[in-house]
Amino acid sequence: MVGLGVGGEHVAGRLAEAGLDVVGVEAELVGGECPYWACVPSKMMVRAGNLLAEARRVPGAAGRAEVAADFSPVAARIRDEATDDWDDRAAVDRFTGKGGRFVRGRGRLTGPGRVEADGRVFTARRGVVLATGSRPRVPPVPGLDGVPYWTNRDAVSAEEAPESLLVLGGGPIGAELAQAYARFGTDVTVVEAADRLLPSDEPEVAELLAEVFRTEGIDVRTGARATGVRHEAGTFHLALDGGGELTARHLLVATGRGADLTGLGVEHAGLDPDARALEPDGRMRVAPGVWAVGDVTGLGAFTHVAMYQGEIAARDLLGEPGPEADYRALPRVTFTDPEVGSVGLTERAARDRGLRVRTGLTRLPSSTRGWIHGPGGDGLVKLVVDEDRGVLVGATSAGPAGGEVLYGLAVAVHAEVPVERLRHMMYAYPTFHRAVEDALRDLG
Ligand SMILES: Cc1cc2nc3c(=O)[nH]c(=O)nc-3n(C[C@H](O)[C@H](O)[C@H](O)COP(=O)(O)OP(=O)(O)OC[C@H]3O[C@@H](n4cnc5c(N)ncnc54)[C@H](O)[C@@H]3O)c2cc1C
Ligand SMILES: NC(=O)c1ccc[n+]([C@@H]2O[C@H](COP(=O)([O-])OP(=O)(O)OC[C@H]3O[C@@H](n4cnc5c(N)ncnc54)[C@H](O)[C@@H]3O)[C@@H](O)[C@H]2O)c1
Repeated sequence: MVGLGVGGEHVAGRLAEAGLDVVGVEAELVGGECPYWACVPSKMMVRAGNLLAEARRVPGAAGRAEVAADFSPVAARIRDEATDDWDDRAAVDRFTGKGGRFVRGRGRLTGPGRVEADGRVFTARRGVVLATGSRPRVPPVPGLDGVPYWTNRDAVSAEEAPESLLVLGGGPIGAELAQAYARFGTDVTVVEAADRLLPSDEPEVAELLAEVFRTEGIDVRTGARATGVRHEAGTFHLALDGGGELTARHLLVATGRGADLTGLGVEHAGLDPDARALEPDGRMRVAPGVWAVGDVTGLGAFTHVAMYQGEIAARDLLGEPGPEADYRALPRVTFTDPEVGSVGLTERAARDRGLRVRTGLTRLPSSTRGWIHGPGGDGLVKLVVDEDRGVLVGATSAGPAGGEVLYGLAVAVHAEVPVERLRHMMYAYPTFHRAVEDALRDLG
């Protein structure tokens, strides 16, 4: 097992519990990016930011509230509760407690079934699993490599909210962290090269989010290209295409992540070390005797994908039956406020695949629950139907509980529930998910 992030930890633990002799090699912390520098700490920041935003909605709705934001309890919670001060002892013990052998070091393939780590060579009888994750992709903006910019790691381990922050990239990382910090009083500007925020999501969502961001005082620059960066006297200066310059005390680079195969020795398994990712088959095999799971596969950089793939690889290694990987109903949630949940194909992606598409859309404020909710109740439900098959192939639910509303829609896409059946079921009144019925009606 090379890499014990969420994906690798899952496979290694499962195999060790099943009685296999498992050697787990981890270069940094067992658990990987998600618990220490990504999902968990960022969601703690988001939760705290949401509390502030809700408190600020009290006037006019429920009385008076005086809100004085303080980032220190968030930093303390991340340090003490989430990451144990970035110490993985508990995770290492969990793995060795299952019978695994733990090696701290950087592993590399040196031959068929052979991995070198920490000056030792290990030979696998059953196979090698590669789960080495991803790294931030830093764009070639002149000057960027010489300045002390932040990545997600710095952004989630800061002790205080910065005075001002430039966020390069308006994808999930940029959007979540921009809003969380803005709610703590940071003066935030988001610089996104595409023509909208969250460009992989439906355009209606991007519009909604940009509007909310602007209302909250976040400066959103879309279609903006950085042409140069300098850092002088503690201030970043970001020059933009077409003139203009943005300044801030900190700069967060959130322009995507990608696998890094250099130094992993994949050529010893007949794989291309310059490839963007390791491409697995439906059982997560990438070469004879080699499996890959998680971000390194480039099939959706999410913790739930890494664990889903990890379970399939573990089953395959143990010779257990089960279905092959299926990404049709891959759910994605961006934890902004409104929270953006999506599953399957966007309208654009469905059309690009040549499907005969029909869409339905409804906005939450026009639903009973959205109207009752009042401030903070912005959101929408959008459905993407394959007309020929009469099933949902994609859906988006944005709103106060967008990620939770998504669940029913994900079941519909996964199980290919006929739209006709969805039209004739009951939706509890007055829930946010009842807006799905309005979106179905909008399909015509
Ligand atoms: C800011 C942020 C927020 C995120 N939020 C979410 C979220 O809310 N929900 C969600 O589903 N996903 C989220 N993600 C994505 C999620 O963190 C990743 O998809 C997930 O961590 C991938 O797991 P992995 O096991 O593939 O890789 P990783 O977690 O990156 O683990 C890979 C491990 O391999 C180790 N390694 C690498 N090379 C070697 C080597 N040669 N030898 C030994 N060890 C090696 C690394 O040290 C690392 O520990 C977020 C990501 C970021 C950056
Ligand atoms: N809630 C979640 O599940 C969650 C949260 C954060 C991250 N993640 C995962 O982590 C991965 C990485 O996140 P991300 O937001 O960095 O990646 P991303 O690729 O989704 O978004 C990066 C954004 O940066 C923009 N960009 C690229 N180069 C640029 C440049 N030079 N100037 C300005 N903008 C530029 C892109 O157009 C894009 O919108 C995601 O794919 C996601 O799977 C998931």
